[in-house]
Amino acid sequence: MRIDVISLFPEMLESAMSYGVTGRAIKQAILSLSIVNPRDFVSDVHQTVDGRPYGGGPGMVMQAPPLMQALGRIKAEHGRGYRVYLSPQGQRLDHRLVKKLSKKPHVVLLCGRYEGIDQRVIDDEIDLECSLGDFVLSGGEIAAMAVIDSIARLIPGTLGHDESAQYDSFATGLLDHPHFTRPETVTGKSVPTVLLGGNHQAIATYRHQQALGMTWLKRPDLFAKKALSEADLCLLNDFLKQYRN
Ligand SMILES: CC(C)(C)c1cccc(C(=O)NCC2(NC(=O)c3cccc4nocc34)CCCCC2)c1
Repeated sequence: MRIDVISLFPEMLESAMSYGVTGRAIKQAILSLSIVNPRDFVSDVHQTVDGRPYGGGPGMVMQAPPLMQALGRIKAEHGRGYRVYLSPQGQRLDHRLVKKLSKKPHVVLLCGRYEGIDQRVIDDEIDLECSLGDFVLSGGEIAAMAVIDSIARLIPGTLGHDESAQYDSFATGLLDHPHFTRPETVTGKSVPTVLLGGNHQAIATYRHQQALGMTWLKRPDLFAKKALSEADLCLLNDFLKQYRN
């Protein structure tokens, strides 16, 4: 899979993407990543990539020509790609959308700065606007890093066997069960006894029940996308009884 990012701050992306899962995916050549800087496509002495907004108002807007040329360079070298503009106006990023993007052979991520980019680039060149959430960011780069990391994990071969098994839990749409590790006692509190024994079936049931309970208490909205079996409902009921006592 290939991802091209268009950003005025390439070093932000390069450093963040050279660690962990993404760094490994690139090293294993299952992910090709390149960062293109629109500033490389302007010839004026000040290397202007932004302009004052038509209609007045505060701040600056990223101009279309450098962005169009950056898109054109990527297209000439690697093909058009599926073009995503990271934007507060965008479709909310979730596991479903990440899965969809991870199946594309080539994705181009466009990061905004200043007050945003010229609307004509969005209207004519962008396939999808995508948002990380409802908060103010200074640029789309941090959102792009989140997209790249979540996609990289889904590319076959990126995660080792044990890791991918570990992360299937969220793929089931539930929150994670609580995690514990040594020391066994922390400020006088010990680990749930079922986890200290070797009964793998009991441990799996405990973890599933905790995931159901945590999701019910913290993110009931996730159940809207997930049907619960009779067994799940019993486990959840039992969890809530214990929780209330
Ligand atoms: C949502 C809210 C609070 C109502 C809002 C309303 C209006 C503007 C912003 C905002 O933050 N403008 C700045 C800007 N943000 C982003 O790029 C951005 C923000 C949040 C999630 C994102 N996911 O991808 C990209 C994202 C970076 C500079 C270029 C213009 C976009 C926010």
